[in-house]
Amino acid sequence: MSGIGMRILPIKERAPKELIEAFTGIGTSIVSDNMARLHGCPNLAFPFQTRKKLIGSAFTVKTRPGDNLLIHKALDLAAPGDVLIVDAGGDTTNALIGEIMLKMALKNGIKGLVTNGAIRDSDAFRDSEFTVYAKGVTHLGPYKDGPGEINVPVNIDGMIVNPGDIILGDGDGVISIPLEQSREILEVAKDKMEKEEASLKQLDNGTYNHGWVDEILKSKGYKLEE
Ligand SMILES: O=C([O-])CC(=O)C(=O)O
Ligand SMILES: [Mg+2]
Repeated sequence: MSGIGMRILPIKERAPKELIEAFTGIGTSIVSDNMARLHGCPNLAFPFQTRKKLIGSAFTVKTRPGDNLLIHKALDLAAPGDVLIVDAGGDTTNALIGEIMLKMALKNGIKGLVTNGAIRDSDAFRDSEFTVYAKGVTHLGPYKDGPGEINVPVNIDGMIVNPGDIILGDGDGVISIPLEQSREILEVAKDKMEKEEASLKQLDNGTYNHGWVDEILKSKGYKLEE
């Protein structure tokens, strides 16, 4: 056998703590605007919780749909500050994580879960500090047979996540920031945030100029009454 489908790999590199923390005050919409509005998984929600911020380092699991054996292993291997990213192939027939696993994750300092699968024991998640983005909720439980893999690249509803990427989530959704580009993305996102803050101030003090709308309309051939 080639081993593909059964790899349990270490994370080669995690972002330094200060770089992860630098994203704390920045919204996912600002980061997303600076990744060309193309990267993310807009269909995942967190219906089980009130609004919470998620920030951490990706620890990935690729599992057979409906099976959580390798997620249990990930709970033992993940480091404090990690976020579990579980690619279950988009199947929500069986829940992959429940209250007992939630407790293990919290004990190990794991910050949250992003999955294209389902969870159960949702009441326990609702009041927890642990942040979940998932595709569904069901009482039907998981199998524990494998196969699955740890710390391989995964695809969560079109969002590619590599182990060690920075994961940012808020009320607008969740986004994975590639580690190699994270400093560059942080700088442009900070610039954009300052611009947005300036616009909000100008709206408060009545100096905001909305003239750019007519400029764009004219450039597209609109005839505007002067
Ligand atoms: O049975 C499982 O592995 C998932 C579950 O409900 C729990 O963690 O409480
Ligand atoms: Mg349970």
